[in-house]
Order: sequence, then structure tokens, then C-alpha cells
Amino acid sequence: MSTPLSSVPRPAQILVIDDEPDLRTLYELTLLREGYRVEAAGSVSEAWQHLEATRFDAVITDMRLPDGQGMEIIHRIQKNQRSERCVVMTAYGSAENAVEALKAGAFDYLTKPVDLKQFRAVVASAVQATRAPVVQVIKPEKAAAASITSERAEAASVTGSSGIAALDRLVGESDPMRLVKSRIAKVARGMAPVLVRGESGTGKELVARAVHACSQRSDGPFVAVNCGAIPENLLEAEFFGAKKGSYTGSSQDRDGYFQAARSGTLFLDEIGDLPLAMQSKLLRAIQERSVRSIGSTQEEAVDVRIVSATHKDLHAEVQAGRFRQDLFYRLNVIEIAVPALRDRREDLPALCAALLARIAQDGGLPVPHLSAELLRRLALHPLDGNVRELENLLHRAVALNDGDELHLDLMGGNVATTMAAADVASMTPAQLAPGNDAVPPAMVVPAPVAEFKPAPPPLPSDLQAYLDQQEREILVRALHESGFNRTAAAARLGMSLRQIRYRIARLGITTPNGDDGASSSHVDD
Ligand SMILES: Nc1ncnc2c1ncn2[C@@H]1O[C@H](COP(=O)(O)OP(=O)(O)OP(=O)(O)O)[C@@H](O)[C@H]1O
Repeated sequence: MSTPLSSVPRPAQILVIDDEPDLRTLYELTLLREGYRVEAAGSVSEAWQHLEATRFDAVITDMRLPDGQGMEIIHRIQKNQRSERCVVMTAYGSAENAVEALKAGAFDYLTKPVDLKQFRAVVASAVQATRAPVVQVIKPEKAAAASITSERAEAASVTGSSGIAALDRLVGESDPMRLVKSRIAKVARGMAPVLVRGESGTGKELVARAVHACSQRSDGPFVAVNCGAIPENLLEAEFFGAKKGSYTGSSQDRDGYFQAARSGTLFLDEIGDLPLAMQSKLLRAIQERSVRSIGSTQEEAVDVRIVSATHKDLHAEVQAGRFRQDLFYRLNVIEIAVPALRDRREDLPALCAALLARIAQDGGLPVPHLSAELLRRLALHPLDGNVRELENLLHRAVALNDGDELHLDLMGGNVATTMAAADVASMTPAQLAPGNDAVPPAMVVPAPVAEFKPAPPPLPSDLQAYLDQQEREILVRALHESGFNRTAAAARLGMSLRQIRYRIARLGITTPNGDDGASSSHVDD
């Protein structure tokens, strides 16, 4: 069994690379004072000699060196799969260099002239990262034997079970989802900001949580902020905190989101909704890695990783002048695009099974049966609201479950837009069963709308059962939309209360107010 590195009592070892002797000495002294062991180099070749002789915890390098670029060192460290965390020092105003370095795998960057307080903070977090105890390392061969996917093995090699659990919560083994998961596992280790893009309800927050859980910050807090939900006049206090008495009613010092997320991850959801004035303040906080709470004269350093998310096209927002270009570049160092549900229809059975299990567990209920018929009907539904819509449909189905089989309230959906009806009609229950990934790809790629001519659905083999099913769905929907008020539901369907009661009883529909309405204690009728 391997011993966690953190239990080895040796000072962390740092390599500093800068061609300016004065600066090199300044960095060396600063780090020595912090208790690190330090070696220094003035060029790429000299640095590499040190690296060949010793394993370091962190490497701090200038970008421009006499015989090459600091980037070469990062590339070589990555290529040789060495464990050193790299921090680059870039000239002020050359954000592209910093972005390039982060993309190449640098842990973090510092802008010159380097602020020594920041320097110490960044080095400390780089060293902490290499020394974080490895909970469980799964070798790729072992992982394959245990049918663990490569992205799970990658996550396991970084943080162990919390990373694996977070990736498992992201249900779906379709190609686009596997891509998302492997990207999460890859990018989680660094400090580079991540922008998660995708339509509403696709699981962007789950992705952000997985980035955090797979990172070395997983023991730190994950603070999620919905940027669109905070009144504009409160934004600054909410983000950066406020001192006692700094505004009316503030009777004590209050931390902001940045302080709350210290040593962890700050998730800025709906970042596209942040007003321009606040965008400038956020940019400053990210660049300076420090914030000043309202009413304070002091800046305080904050070690926070930023993950943001948006359903908007931020490029277009920049073009339209609604989003700052410099902030966009800052946040978008690494992008993770979460696919819409229509682009990964083969995940539907596994998603339904997982969502139903979760819904049942939350409600303390037995997991309801997921019939092939129910999956077939869901597959015909557009689900433009993505996983959230699917979750809501299943929630309703469970709430209205009469004990035998789940029934869906799908009325009003545009069936033709997603999957060819004939394709779905020809799917066998086995093909639709949860866990079956043998669904032919042709079935999951929607035909272009202009060419799409759905085949007529097959004739029902039992007309009465079919009509009963239709009637049942209409009644359930009317009841649901009327808040289970039978009088209102009956009025919407042009019938009397007696008639709807009769039909509810005939079709065995159970409502939250009672089994046939006669014994209802609810105020509805
Ligand atoms: N791949 C998935 N596996 C399991 N559940 C999922 C998946 N994707 C989304 N969900 C569930 O769907 C719901 C919506 O997900 P989430 O809030 O992460 O979406 P979002 O893209 O952040 O939405 P919005 O843009 O509206 O904020 C959540 O309850 C989440 O747990």
C-alpha cells in the first residue's frame, strides 16, 4: 500500500527558472523563507538538467528564457507524465500566453511584476496539490478488468472515490457524454478556469460539481452562485463580502462568495446574466486573485478556482457588447460543451432508470417499474427541456402512479421532431431496456426536419385499450394543470363534475385528494 505523500516529513522542493539573476535571487529567498527547498536555473537547458536529477513538487518558470520558452518545460513535463505542478510568469498584458500555458497543463500563472504575496499563495497551492493524499490509484489495466471507464480511472488516480461518485452521477455512456467525462477528469487537476456550455437542463451544474470533485480541491467548498438571480445592487456585497456598518442594516462582517469558496471552487452559473459593471469587478478579482469587501481598505488574497456556466452564446454576447471580451477569455480557458438530450438519445433508458431510482429514494418509495412502453413514448417526445424536463415528467408520473404501471403526462409534445416514429415503433423492448447500448446509431440521429416524413403509427391491436389510455392521459393532464381541482379540470374538458368523477373512477386514476373524489377532504370541489 502506498503511503500518502503528506505524511512524509520533508520540505517541498521547488525549481525556479528565470534568466534575471536579481529576480531569481528574490524568488529563491522568498521561497526559502517559507521553508521550501529551492533550486534555481537560468535557462531551459539548465532547468532540464535539474529536472533530470531530481523530482520537484513545483516548477516556477519565466516565459522568455535565453535558449527557449518556459512553455517548452511545461510541454516536456506533461509529455513525460511528471508530477511537478508548473506555474508560469507572464509579462503584464499578455493574457494569451497565460491562457496557452494553462491549456498546455500549467497549474497556474502569475503576471509580472510578480506580487510576492500572490507568489507565495500560488506556490503554496501548487505544492498542496502535489501533496494531496492519493486515496486510491487504479491502474488502467485493473480499471479495464473491473469495467471502469478510462475517465473514471483517471478521476480515481487524482482524487479517488469522490471523483468517481461525481462522474457516476452524470448518467450516460453515449459518445458525447464519455467525451464530457474524460474532459472533466483531464482538466480537473489544474487551476485553469472552466466554462461549461450547454442548453438549460443538460446537467451543467452536475458537470461543474464533477470538476470540483475530481480536483485536488474536493475537500474544499463548492459554492454555486446563480448570477442571474441576485439583484444588481447586492452583487458586489454578495460576491466580495461587506464590513459591519458598510451599508444600512449590516450589523456584522459578512463573507462573500469568494471568501466562502476559499480553497475550493466557485461555480458561477448563468454567467451571461452578469451586468457589465459587475463583470469588470469580477475580472479584477480573478486577475488579482484578491478581493476587497465593501467598507474595507484591505485586499485579501483568495485561492479559488472559477468554473462558470452559461446557456447563452457568449461569443455573440461579446459581439453585441453585452459581455466583456477580456472576461470571456479569462473564463473560457477550458470549455466543456454539454450535449443536449436529443444528441444522446441512447442515454434515455439509463437516465430514466437513474432518475426514477433517485425520485423513489427521495420519496421513500419503492422504485417503480420502467416499462418498455413508457420508454417508447418518452423516446417519441422532443424533451427540449433536456434532463430537467425528463426528470419533471418522471416526477409527475411517480406522483400520479396508481400502483401498477407508470403513466406519462406527455400531452402537447411535438412527437415528430426527434426520432422517426417508425424507428421507435420497430424498437423491441430489449432495445429500449435500461443499460442496452446496442441501439443502432441511426435511431438516435434525428433526420433533418425538412426531409422528415414520419410513417403513420401502427394500428392499435386493441382499440378500446388504446382509447382508454388516451382518455386517461388527457384526464391526468387536465387534473394536474388544474392543481387536482376536479371541478376546474371538468370545466376545461367541457364536462360536469359527475362525469369527470365517473371517468376518474372508471379508469382507476388516483389523485392526491382521494381515490375517486367522493371522499376528498381537499377544498377543491
Ligand atoms: N447526465 C445526467 N445524469 C443524471 N441527472 C442529470 C444529468 N444531467 C442533468 N441531470 C439532472 O437534471 C437536472 C438539471 O441539471 P442541472 O441543474 O445540472 O442542469 P443545468 O444545465 O445546470 O440547467 P440550467 O441551465 O437550467 O441551470 C438536475 O436535477 C440534474 O441532477
